Amino acid sequence: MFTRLAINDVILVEPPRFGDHRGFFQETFHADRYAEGGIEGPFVQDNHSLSREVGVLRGLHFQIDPSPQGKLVRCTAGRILDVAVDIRKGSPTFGQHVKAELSAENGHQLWVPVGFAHAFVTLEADTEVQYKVTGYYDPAADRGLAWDDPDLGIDWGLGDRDPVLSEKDTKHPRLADLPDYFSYQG
Ligand SMILES: Cc1cn([C@H]2C[C@H](O)[C@@H](COP(=O)(O)OP(=O)(O)O[C@H]3O[C@@H](C)C(=O)[C@@H](O)[C@H]3O)O2)c(=O)[nH]c1=O
Repeated sequence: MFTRLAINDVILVEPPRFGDHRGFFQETFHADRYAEGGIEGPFVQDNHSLSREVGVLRGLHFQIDPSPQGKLVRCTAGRILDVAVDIRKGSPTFGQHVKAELSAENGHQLWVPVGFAHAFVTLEADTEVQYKVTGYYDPAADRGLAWDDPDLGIDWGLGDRDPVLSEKDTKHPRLADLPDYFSYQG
């Protein structure tokens, strides 16, 4: 159920679903079991966003001290490509990223720890994303990283099409210009 990805602090969660003639039942969070799986709360805020179009790209986002956030992300309508970029100074995988496809259909979740920039792009219209976070929203601590920084080399699967972005997400710095916000703990 918990799979560490190529950057092994990022964890893909595949919670079991119990299907019957009515539909399915699934536990989407269980404090003890998730802690055993390597996902450390406590979570203090739940978020929910709707993106109308295919190709809406939100990110790359993170919060710095004193309000860093680990994020447990899932998709409850439609489908996303979810991306986590390691921005921990001194990390052997600094600047590298991992991706996972999360959908209402597969019910998978991605654990994005503190020290990672996070973003997703929608692969279907009317996509809803819900995520738990370990720190409160703090606009003063809110930071971003350029989604199209060539040093990151992220293939968003957009082909020739331009993503739909917020104004804020057109202005983030590149990795090379980011201060050392996080250090690798080993
Ligand atoms: C993130 C957030 C935003 N807001 C407000 C601020 C603004 O008016 C409006 C939209 O905010 P944003 O444009 O930052 O929303 P969005 O671009 O969806 O930001 C989110 O992107 C994904 C990828 C993440 O990882 C999240 O942590 C968060 O940064 O919602 C809150 O009130 N609480 C929150 O926790």
